[in-house]
Amino acid sequence: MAARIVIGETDTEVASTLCDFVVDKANKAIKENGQFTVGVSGGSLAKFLCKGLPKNTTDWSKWRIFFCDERHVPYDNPECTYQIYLSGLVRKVNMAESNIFPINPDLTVEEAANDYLKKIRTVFPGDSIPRFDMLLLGMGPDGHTCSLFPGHPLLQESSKIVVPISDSPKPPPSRVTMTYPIINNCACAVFASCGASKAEMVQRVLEGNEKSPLPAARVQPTNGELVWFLDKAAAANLKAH
Ligand SMILES: O=C1O[C@H](COP(=O)(O)O)[C@@H](O)[C@H](O)[C@H]1O
Repeated sequence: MAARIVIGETDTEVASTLCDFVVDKANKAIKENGQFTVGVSGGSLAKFLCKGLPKNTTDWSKWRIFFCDERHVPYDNPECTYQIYLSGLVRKVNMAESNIFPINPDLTVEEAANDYLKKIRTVFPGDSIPRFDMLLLGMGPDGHTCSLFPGHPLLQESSKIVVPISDSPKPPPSRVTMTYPIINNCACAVFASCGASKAEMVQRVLEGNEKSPLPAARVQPTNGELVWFLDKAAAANLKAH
């Protein structure tokens, strides 16, 4: 399915439109299934969500928040994405901390990935590939998403759904990340990218037809929606807009 592209004037407008969209989907999922299963990312996306989500109305007790990727660092390290959501969202909206699922940085990165799969299985029991209601993704200026980097062998991972990476080209080097089998099984994949530094990659990902697609271009839910939220600067090179 082709991506739906939503362009805002500024990053503030993008954050607000994105968060309204997320909460609308969350409230629908809660009404239909009693819970909202969502994977979140770090970087600029975490800032958008922590800014906009607490202003919205939803039943936070029904949210189950996982990480599309996480840095393998202690919780008090400024690189830890979990900490950003804990202080910027979970504690602000008085959500039970048991409803957000961090990786365990006290384990080795390999053990942490296996342990994370077990945590996902507490909400998605059985052996089939979990189908998240929504995965909220960012894209780095090199076209990476989650901790899946251009040219990295993990782009080819087809059986494991959560894996360790110890040679991330973007620091910190050790991380745990979801892979395409689980990413592309979600009901709705959402990207948010803002700023001129993303414009070239946004154009390549959304309009390029590359032999070896960039990591963000490989996010193509097989039976779900794909939505990109951009500001004008990030959308500047798009030919069709
Ligand atoms: O390292 C990471 O980077 C990407 C992109 O971050 P951004 O700040 O350029 O938007 C992020 O989506 C990912 O979760 C994070 O680990």
